[in-house]
Amino acid sequence: MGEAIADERSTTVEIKDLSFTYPGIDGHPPPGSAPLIDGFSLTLHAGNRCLLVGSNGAGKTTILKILGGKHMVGPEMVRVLGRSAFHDTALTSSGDLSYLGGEWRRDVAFAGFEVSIQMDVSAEKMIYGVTGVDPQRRDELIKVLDIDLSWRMHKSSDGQRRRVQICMGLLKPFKVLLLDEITVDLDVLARANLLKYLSKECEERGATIIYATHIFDGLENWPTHIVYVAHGKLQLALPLAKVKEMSNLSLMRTVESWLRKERDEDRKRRKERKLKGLEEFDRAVEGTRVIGDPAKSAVRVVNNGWAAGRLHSTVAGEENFTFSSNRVLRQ
Ligand SMILES: Nc1ncnc2c1ncn2[C@@H]1O[C@H](COP(=O)(O)OP(=O)(O)OP(=O)(O)O)[C@@H](O)[C@H]1O
Repeated sequence: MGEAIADERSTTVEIKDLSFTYPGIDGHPPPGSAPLIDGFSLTLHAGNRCLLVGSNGAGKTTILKILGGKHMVGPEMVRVLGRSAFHDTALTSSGDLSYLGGEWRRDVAFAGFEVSIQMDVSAEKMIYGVTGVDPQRRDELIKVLDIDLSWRMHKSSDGQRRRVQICMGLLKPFKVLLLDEITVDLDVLARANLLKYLSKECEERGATIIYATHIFDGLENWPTHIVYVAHGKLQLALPLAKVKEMSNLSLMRTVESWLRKERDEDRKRRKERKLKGLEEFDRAVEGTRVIGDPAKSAVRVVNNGWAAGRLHSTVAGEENFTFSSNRVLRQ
């Protein structure tokens, strides 16, 4: 089911009937696998602040990574600022599209370089190392995130390191910003200031932000739109005002009620399958749902799942245990 979030302003993000499957060891989706992201359509416009919600493993990170150009999909399926994020690397290197997600927990990736966030270097060196930046914007971000430029990265707290990372990720005036739960370590004040700054970026510059999170603190009136994903499928894409009309509960309680309903339905479905003598859970191969018996199935879904740079699949060893990003402790 497709959803267009109506807005007269220019389209910045367009997802059309997106299907995606992570590749197996051989680079192809495992036989019999069903797409992890399926029939997903969404349109966002300049100025939209979109909260991406869903239970663990719903596919939020995968969607953000696809939008961030980290997985290859057909260029017609995903357009960011009218361009294909995977094929048009200038989108990210120019700073027009900024993705702050998983890798940012260990490194700061900037214009092709990956800098460890824990090395013996000052916050000042990290931040001023990013060239081509408007000094006024840099000063404002340092202030908003309350960064002490003398912090040494290897001796800083997690929250201090995170502030420096976020600052670096926001230095270029992005047009589209993808945030995958990056505020976990921030204290209440830093989080509030950051959210306020991000709202301003959307209102004053017409930036578009998609923010995947489970932490609703300070978010009650922050988003303009809510997008709810379950099992890789779009369930709802609504302006916040519509969500508020639908429910008297707080945003967190509303989302909680959606997830509870989803879980209850999943449990019911599993019970019914069990009663019919079927396997309770869909079989999973490397995180991809497999319908039926892979050994017997000759069916392969279309592979859109080439990872950028390296194959994100299971080969061997601990490194390759794949969980959704919040199921394990964040690194
Ligand atoms: N590299 C990968 N290879 C194969 N499967 C993967 C990979 N990364 C994630 N998955 C699977 O994709 C599904 C969706 O994961 P994803 O991280 O997108 O979920 P999420 O909604 O972000 O979850 P969370 O809220 O826990 O962060 C999960 O079932 C996961 O096991």
